[in-house]
Amino acid sequence: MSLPTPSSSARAVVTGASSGIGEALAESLARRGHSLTLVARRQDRLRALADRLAAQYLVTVDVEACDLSDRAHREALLAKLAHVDVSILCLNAGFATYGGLAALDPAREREQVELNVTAVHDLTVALLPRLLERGSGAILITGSTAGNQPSPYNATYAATKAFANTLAESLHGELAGTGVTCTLLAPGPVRTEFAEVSHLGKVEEMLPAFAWVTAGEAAEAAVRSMASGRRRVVPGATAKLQNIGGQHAPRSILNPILRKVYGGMR
Ligand SMILES: NC(=O)C1=CN([C@@H]2O[C@H](COP(=O)(O)OP(=O)(O)OC[C@H]3O[C@@H](n4cnc5c(N)ncnc54)[C@H](OP(=O)(O)O)[C@@H]3O)[C@@H](O)[C@H]2O)C=CC1
Ligand SMILES: N[C@@H](C=O)C(=O)O
Repeated sequence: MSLPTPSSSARAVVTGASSGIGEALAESLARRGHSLTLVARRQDRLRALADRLAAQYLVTVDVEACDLSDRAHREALLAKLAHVDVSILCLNAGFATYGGLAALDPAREREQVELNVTAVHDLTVALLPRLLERGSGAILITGSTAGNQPSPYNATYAATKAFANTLAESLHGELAGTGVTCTLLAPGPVRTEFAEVSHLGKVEEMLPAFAWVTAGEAAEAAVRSMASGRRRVVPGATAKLQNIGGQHAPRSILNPILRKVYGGMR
C-alpha cells in the first residue's frame, strides 16, 4: 500500500489548510511531491502557503477560498473540483465549542455540525466515486479522540467527531482491495489555533507541555499512516491514552471524570 504516485496533473485536496494540522498536512504532502488544492476561508493565508510550498517543493498549489459550513459554497467548490484529478482528499477543517449545550449559540452549534459532519460527508460522497474510478487514491478524515467518548460541555463537538471517526473507519473497511484507502486521524491535544477559536482559555495551563504534539508531528504521522494504508492514527502519548480510555473505559466512570475535566477547561 502506498500513496498515489504524485503527478503534476493530480491534486491532493486539503481542507482547513490555512492553519494548524491542515497547513502541516499540506507541507507533508508537498514534500513528497504532491501538487495541492488548499481549501479554507482565509484566502490570504492560503495564498502565502501556496507560494511558499510551490517555491520550496516545486509543486503546483491551487487555492480555493471556501466556507465549508455553507452549502452553496460547498457546491461551488465541488463544481470546480469536477475538473480536477483529485488523488488525495484530506478532510480536516473543523472547530469545537465548549460549554453547556443549552447556553451555547444555536447558530454556532449548527455551523459546527455543517462543517465537521455535513461538509465531510458531502465531499466524501462527491469525490469517492472518482477516486475509485482512477483506481488509486487516499482519503484522510480528521476526527478526534473526543469522538470515542462522552464529552460533557463539549457535546456537539464530540458527537460530530464520533461521526467523523465512524465514517472514516467504516470506509476503511469498505474500500479494502479497491486501490483507495481511508485513514482516520484521531488527535488528542495539538498546538494550533484550535484552543483560541474554541475559546478554551484554560487548556494551556491545564495540560503540561509534554502532553501536546505539534501540528507537524500530527501531520507527518497522518501522511505516513495514509501511505501504509492504516485504519487509524493517534499521534502522541496523551492521545493514545485518551484513545484507549475513551473506547474501553465504562461510560459510568468516564462521564463524571470528563464532566470535571471539560467543565474546568473554559
Ligand atoms: N488541535 C487539537 O487539539 C485537535 C484538533 N482536532 C481537529 O483537527 C482539525 C484541524 O484543527 P486544528 O488544525 O487543530 O485547528 P485550527 O483552528 O488551527 O485550524 C482549523 C482549520 O479549519 C478551517 N476552517 C474553520 N472553519 C472553516 C469553514 N467554515 N470553512 C472552511 N474552513 C474552515 C480554518 O481555516 P479558516 O479559518 O481560514 O477558514 C483552519 O484552516 C479539526 O477538525 C479539529 O477538530 C482534533 C483533535 C485535537
Ligand atoms: N482531542 C481534543 C480535540 O479534539 C480534545 O480532546 O478536546
